[in-house]
Amino acid sequence: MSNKALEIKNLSFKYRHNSKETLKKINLSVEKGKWLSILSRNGSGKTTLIKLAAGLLENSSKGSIKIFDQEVNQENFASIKEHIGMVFQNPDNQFVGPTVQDDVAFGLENKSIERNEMIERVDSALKDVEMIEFANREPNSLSGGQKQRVALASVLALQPDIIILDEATSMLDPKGRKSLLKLVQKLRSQYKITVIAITHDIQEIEQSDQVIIIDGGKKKLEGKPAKILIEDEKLESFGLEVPFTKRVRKRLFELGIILPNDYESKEMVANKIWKYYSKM
Ligand SMILES: Nc1ncnc2c1ncn2[C@@H]1O[C@H](COP(=O)(O)OP(=O)(O)OP(=O)(O)O)[C@@H](O)[C@H]1O
Repeated sequence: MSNKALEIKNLSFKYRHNSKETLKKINLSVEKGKWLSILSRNGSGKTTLIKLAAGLLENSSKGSIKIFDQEVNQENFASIKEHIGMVFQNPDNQFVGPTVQDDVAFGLENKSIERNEMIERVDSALKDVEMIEFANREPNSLSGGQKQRVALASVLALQPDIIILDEATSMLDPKGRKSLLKLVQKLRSQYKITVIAITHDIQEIEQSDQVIIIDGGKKKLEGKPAKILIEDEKLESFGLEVPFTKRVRKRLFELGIILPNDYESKEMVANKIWKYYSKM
C-alpha cells in the first residue's frame, strides 16, 4: 500500500449543463497525515474538485482519483465515505440533534454503533474540541466558533482518516478562524488524520504542509506555504488577496526603507520609517 491518502491523476471534469470544462488536467497527491490547502478565488473549481474526491459527484470525467489506493467511483462509494469527514461553511446547516451531544451522536446512531461505545465516542470527541461543558446545550444557542467545533466533533466521532474543511472558517471572525485551525492542527497530529482544507483566504494556509492554487480549473502553483507566500504578483493575478503585512513590507521595500529579506524587529522598522519620513 502506498503512503498516499489522496492521489489525483490527470483529472478533467465538465458539468453536463456547462459548455466549458470546470477542471483541467489536475494532478495532485497528499501523503497520509499531511495537511493540503487548496486555495483559489470563487468559481475556480475547488468545490468541484473536493466533491469528486469525496465521491459526492459522479466522476463522469477523464482521469483518476484514488483515496488510500482505492479508485473513487460509484461501486466504492460506501467504503470511500468511511474514510472521509467533512466540515462545511455554515454550521447551522449541519445540525440535526436537539442538544450538542445528540448532534454528535447522530452519525454514530446511523452506523448502529453500540450504546456504550457511542457515549464514549461522543464524550471523547467533545473533549477533543473543548466543548464537553456544552454537551446539553441547544446547538442554536452557541456562537459561530463553538458551532464549528461541534461540527468538527461530529466528524471526529466517526473516526475519519481524512477531514475535509470546505471553507469551514469563512463565517468566523479572525480569532475564531485561528483557533479552529489550531485545533484541527492539534487533532491532525494527535490522530494522524489527513486534512484537506479548501479556502479562498491566503491567511489560512499557514498550518499546511502543502498548498495548491487553482485558477480557471487549472493547477497554477504548488508548494509549501512559505514558497506560496512570496509569490505576491502571481497571487494577485489569481485574484487572491496578499496579506496586509506582506503588502506593507512590499511598499517599504519599494520606498527603500527596508531590504527584501530584512526581518528586523518592529521597533527597528518603525525607527527606519520615522527617519524616512523625517527627511521629507
Ligand atoms: N452543478 C453545476 N452545473 C454546472 N456548472 C456548475 C455546477 N456547479 C458548479 N458549476 C460551475 O463550475 C465552476 C466552478 O465552481 P466551484 O463551485 O467548483 O468553484 P469554487 O472555486 O468552489 O467556487 P466558490 O468558492 O464560489 O464555491 C463555476 O463556473 C460554476 O459556475
